[in-house]
Amino acid sequence: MSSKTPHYEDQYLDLMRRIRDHGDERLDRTGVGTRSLFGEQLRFDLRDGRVPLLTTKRVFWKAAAREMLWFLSGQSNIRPLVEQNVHIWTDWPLDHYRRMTGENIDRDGFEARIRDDEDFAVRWGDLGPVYGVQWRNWPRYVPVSQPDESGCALYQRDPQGIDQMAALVESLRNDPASRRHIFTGWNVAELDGMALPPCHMTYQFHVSGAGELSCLLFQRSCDVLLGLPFNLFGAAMLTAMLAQQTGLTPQELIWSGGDVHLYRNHMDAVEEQLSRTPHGDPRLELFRKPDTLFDYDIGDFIVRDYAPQDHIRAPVAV
Ligand SMILES: Nc1nc(=O)c2c([nH]1)NC[C@@H]1CN(c3ccc(C(=O)N[C@@H](CCC(=O)O)C(=O)O)cc3)CN21
Ligand SMILES: O=c1ccn([C@H]2C[C@H](O)[C@@H](COP(=O)(O)O)O2)c(=O)[nH]1
Repeated sequence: MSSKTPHYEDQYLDLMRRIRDHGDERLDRTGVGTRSLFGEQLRFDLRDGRVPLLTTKRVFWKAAAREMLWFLSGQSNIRPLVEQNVHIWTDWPLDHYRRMTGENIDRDGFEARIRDDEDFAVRWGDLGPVYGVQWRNWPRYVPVSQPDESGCALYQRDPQGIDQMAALVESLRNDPASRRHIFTGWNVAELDGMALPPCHMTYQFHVSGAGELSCLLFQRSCDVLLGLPFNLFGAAMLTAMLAQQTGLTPQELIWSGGDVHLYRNHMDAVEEQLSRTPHGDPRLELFRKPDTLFDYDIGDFIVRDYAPQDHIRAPVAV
């Protein structure tokens, strides 16, 4: 045993190592196969701008930040991501397009069409009612007729759904002691229409007596090598934005995972990452306080003192 002070990233590396050594081997939906543990928790200090950004490989935190801003915008089409050179969601619409048309287009070609042809993007670039749609516009139905003698009335979908994020900001401001600071993307009635059901699915927040804001994220399914680094950064960034908007200070991120796995074709990357030692103490800073949670821009964020080791490339299981 070494006696060095633990680094926040050790939790992540320990989780990786435990899955490698003790994970249940299983055939998953993608056909790639995983090793997996069920029910895991990681805790990260968020005070003074601390952020759980991995240092044993370069994490493209701006891509994760752009993804989070895209969720907050309520959109579900990959076009704005592609326009910002964020490729992480392209494989799912691409796979769908190839299966429907039989056309053997490559990723660059598909992204070029999404970028250059709005009609094509509308037809082929939408992921269905995923994260942002549920966060900002959860379907609501309103009566359009009086109840008849048996009590039946006609209901119609209100174009203005429920904005869970706006409601969250209000509840944090007006009722900080509440135990109901929650939003979720897991809309059971709409899962069928989603390209993928939400993985980081439920977020709960807690305000301490001292005005500190903590986030508890429940993630039902977690790709530890590729997904988790983005998910941790995203949750920390969201907590920082919410704290700024509500006059609180970030305190802690508690991440909990359901099926927490390593894909079989990630094992070399995992060995490489486990051979490295984390170092450094990056900090997330927000340059400006926009009027609302929905007015942030990528230029409002900077991570200071981030000097990661080299990027580790790995394929994503679609
Ligand atoms: N199997 C799987 N893993 C995931 O992490 C994942 C999905 N599917 N499906 C939906 C989203 C998309 N997400 C992704 C997809 C790809 C990368 C990825 O390839 N990351 C690389 C390169 C990033 C880049 O080029 O910007 C990385 O090294 O982080 C990360 C997150 C997270 N989610
Ligand atoms: O933000 C995300 C989104 C997705 N993932 C991973 C977790 C799984 O490996 C796949 C989803 O497959 P399911 O069969 O729907 O569980 O994507 C992630 O880690 N983070």
